[in-house]
Amino acid sequence: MAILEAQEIRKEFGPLVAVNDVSLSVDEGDVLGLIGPNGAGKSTLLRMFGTLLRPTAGRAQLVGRDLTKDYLHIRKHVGFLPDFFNLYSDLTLGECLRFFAEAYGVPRSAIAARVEEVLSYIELADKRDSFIRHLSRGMVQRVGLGMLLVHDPQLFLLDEPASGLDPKARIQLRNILRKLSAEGKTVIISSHILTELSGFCSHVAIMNRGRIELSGAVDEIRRKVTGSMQVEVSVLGDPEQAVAMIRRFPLVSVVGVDRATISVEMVGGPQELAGLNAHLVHGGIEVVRFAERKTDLEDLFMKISGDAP
Ligand SMILES: Nc1ncnc2c1ncn2[C@@H]1O[C@H](COP(=O)(O)OP(=O)(O)OP(=O)(O)O)[C@@H](O)[C@H]1O
Repeated sequence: MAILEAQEIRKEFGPLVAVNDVSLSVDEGDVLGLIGPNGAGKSTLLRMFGTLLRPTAGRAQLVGRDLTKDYLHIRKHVGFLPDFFNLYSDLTLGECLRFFAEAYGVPRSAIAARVEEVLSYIELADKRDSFIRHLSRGMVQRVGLGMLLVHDPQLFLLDEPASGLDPKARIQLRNILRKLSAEGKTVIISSHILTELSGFCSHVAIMNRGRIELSGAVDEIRRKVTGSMQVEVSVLGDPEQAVAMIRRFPLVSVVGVDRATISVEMVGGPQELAGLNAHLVHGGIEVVRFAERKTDLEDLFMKISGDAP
């Protein structure tokens, strides 16, 4: 079910069109990576969804409500983390999260437990009594996520949360984002660095000069761009016979064999995939694993930019 549905949403700043009639649909449980260079319009789009900017034109529904009419409801149920934010530096981390829990109307009796839960979720339980001003930038970004988590929003909007972080802090943040994704939370996360999003986005939207140029499920986009699927087949024993059989199957090429795992590239869709599997099994091959290889976002992006004029 769509949790966000935008139709031709647009934002002009004087003569500049920052977001140019963007239509986008995000289903519950999707993790959408919004990728694009600086100035593409990612922040402007997220700020509109976060109800901080009013669209010049177009319509959007978030969590089932109209973006401009029901913005108070949307603010309650959508967690927006802007690219820059300030926290009260002379509060402790525990006090800071309590403050946000109160502001979001978490029932008083539930606040203490909720704050503890969030502290351990963002892996900062040992910093509970540290002042915000003593936390590193990486920790502050995790506190940013924490202030959204205290009210358990239905949709997370994260604007370049990893920007300016050192490698270790990026990995720590990434672990938390992976947790969100694994728990089936709905997230839109922007970045101009692809590797930041690799591995946990189910969907991707590529934005450039105010427009979404390409969007969809990561694997679908790969198929669209390359016209093929990559499959890994593991068999019991010597793979030679299986390799020979795969080679005889139409529209398939074997791209590599590593011990008992055969990497295959094939043109087509799920139907052809099922056909190849049946072909092997009926041919007496003991198939241990047969899976479409998950697309690496970076390979995909290279392919897209490589094919660009
Ligand atoms: N309040 C504003 N007034 C005027 N122009 C603006 C305003 N906010 C953004 N812009 C312009 O809109 C365009 C899109 O900016 P936006 O910040 O949305 O891009 P972005 O993809 O988020 O880039 P970045 O990664 O640099 O944040 C840019 O040309 C920017 O200068």
